[in-house]
Parts: sequence; C-alpha cells; structure tokens
Amino acid sequence: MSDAYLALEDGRVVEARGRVPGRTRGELVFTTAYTGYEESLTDPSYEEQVLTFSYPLIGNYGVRAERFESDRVHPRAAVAREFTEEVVEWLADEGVPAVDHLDTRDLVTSIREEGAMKVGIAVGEDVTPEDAKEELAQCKGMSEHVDIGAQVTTTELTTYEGDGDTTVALVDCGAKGSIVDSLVDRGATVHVLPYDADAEDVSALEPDVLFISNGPGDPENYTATRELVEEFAGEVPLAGICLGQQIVASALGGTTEKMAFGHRGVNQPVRDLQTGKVVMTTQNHGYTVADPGDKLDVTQVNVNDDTAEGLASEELSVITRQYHPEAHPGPHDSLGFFDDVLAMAGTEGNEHKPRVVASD
Ligand SMILES: NC(=O)CC[C@H](N)C(=O)O
Repeated sequence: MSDAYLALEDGRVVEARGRVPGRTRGELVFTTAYTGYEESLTDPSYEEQVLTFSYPLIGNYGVRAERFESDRVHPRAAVAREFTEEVVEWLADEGVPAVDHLDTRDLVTSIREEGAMKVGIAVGEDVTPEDAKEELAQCKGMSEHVDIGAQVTTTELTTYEGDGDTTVALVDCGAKGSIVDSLVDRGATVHVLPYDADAEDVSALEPDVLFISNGPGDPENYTATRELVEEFAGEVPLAGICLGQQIVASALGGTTEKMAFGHRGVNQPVRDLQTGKVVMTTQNHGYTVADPGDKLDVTQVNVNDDTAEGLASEELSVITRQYHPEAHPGPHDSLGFFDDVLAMAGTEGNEHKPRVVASD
C-alpha cells in the first residue's frame, strides 16, 4: 500500500511516497530548472498548477525567505524525485501537498508527449487511488479559471519609492517581487496596482510607463487589464513580462494560444532578431503569442521552437518579453530589459534616449 497517488488525465494512476498530506488537483507541468526551487514555488504564475521538478534532488541548499518571490507557495502541490526534510517542513507549514520517490523522468516524458494534463492527488495514510481519481474529476483546465487574477493580485495600491525620476504603474496580475526590485534598483518609483485597476486609477498616478506583470492562467481571461492596454497604447509607453506580453499582444490585435507543454526552466535560448545574439533565459509559461497582430513586431524568438519571445512597437513605444528578464531563478543575461523600459520612458534625468530596441 502506498500513501500517495497521482491520477493523471491519460488514465494512469502513479504511486508515490507522501511527504505532505492532503488532497488537491491542478494542471500537471514540469520545470527543468536545477536551482531556484524557492523562487519557483513562490512564483504566482504557478497558481492552480502541480509543479514537477525534473531535477532529482530539491532542497539541497535549504529554504530562505529572502529568496521568495511572493508571500506564499503557489503551486497546488509539489512533485520531485526527492525532497529534503527542510523543503518538506516548509511545504507542510504552507499546507501544500508534496510527493516524492516516483519516476519523475517518466512523468516528464508523458507531459512532453501528451501535453500538460490535469492531475488529481491524494496523500495520507488512508488514501486510495479512487481518492486521487475523485480529485481529477473535479479538476478544471487552466483556461476555465476565469478570474484567476483575483487569487494572486494585490488588493490595494502599494508604492515602492526609487531615487530617480521615472514613475512606473505596474499592474499586478501575480507579479514576482524581483520585477519590482529590478525597477526600484534602477531608480524607478513603482506603484503596484490591482489586476482590475481601471483607467482612472492609472491616470491618477501619471505614470511614465504602464507595465503589465507576469501571472497565472489564460491571458484572454484578463479583460480589465486588456482594456487598460487598449486605453493607454500610444498615450503612455507600455511594457510587459510573460502574461504581460500576452495581454499586450491580445489587446493590440494579436492572438494567443495554449502550448502543448509550455516552457519552464532556466536555460531557454532566445535570439534577438536585430543583433543575432542569443541569451539564456528563465521561462515559465503555458500560453504564447500566436500572432502579434499588425501593430507589434516580433523582436526576439525562441531558438528551440521559434515562438515569440519579444515584441515591440516603435510607434506606440511598447516593449515586452515572454521570458523573465528579472531572473530569480536563473541567469541575469537579460536584466538589460529594465534599462530599455526606463529608457523608453524617456524621463528627465535619464541618460538614454527613448528607444524600443532591446540591448539584452
Ligand atoms: N509567467 C507567466 O506570466 C505565465 C503566463 C501565462 N499564465 C502562461 O502560462 O503562459
């Protein structure tokens, strides 16, 4: 008898060792990141997903709150070949079910072949495969979480003061803390707004840049945020990261679609189409921009599958990234994006000229 079962959408039930008890469900995804488990587990973009680590040992350098990207763990459950005791204690404190001692290579191969799939999980002394199947039966697809932004956003305007002249209105659809840090470190004052902020809320801040954050789920469900982009495009420079790129594209006439299993890891190669340079990037997304529309140009692409990794419009002053230039976890190669965003703002005291071509 096992004390943990995973019921997969493809009909299989996988046995595992229970580390943190509970019953839950979500979309089963994997990350190939070999460091950064604290950052990944606290990334709000993982809301409503079950995160499988393909790296076999998770927790070997401890758990430190200073590395967290938000104030809680977001995946509904965590799966690894082996979790250390310290990670298990953290996940137990957070009430997030965890399992290990299963063949994660097999799980990852299934997701690669069949795509991200729903999973039901049951962990505890008396659980049965039927319990996991019951969870699976109640599991929604990611796009069915129509108001997922409400689960991860700030509920009130919060301001982080920088010592420069640029004011950024950051719409929080589940923003990682490192995005705020990267902007404040460069002197920007960042006003973090709820995901459903309206045009008046934004105008009141007189921002130099409207910045749409990363976040979980289907970009087409973020109606209020898309309306903000429509309203301010051409009036205020626009920036976006990950979900932010998808929302900007969708608002400006482009389309988005769900990927088979997405990109999650810290070594995704991205080519800048103007410079030809390739950088290694951190990624965590299951949707992508299928067509950028007439107003935006694709400026960067994924080397593995050619998907759009950067978009821009010189005319409208827009730059976006599908990957995570703020890193945490992952390489710092693309931090220059934040300099480009502030340069685009063209505020007084900024030594750069406004431009939309990336330097990263
Ligand atoms: N990191 C993110 O912002 C994720 C974006 C979006 N929710 C996706 O899965 O594609």
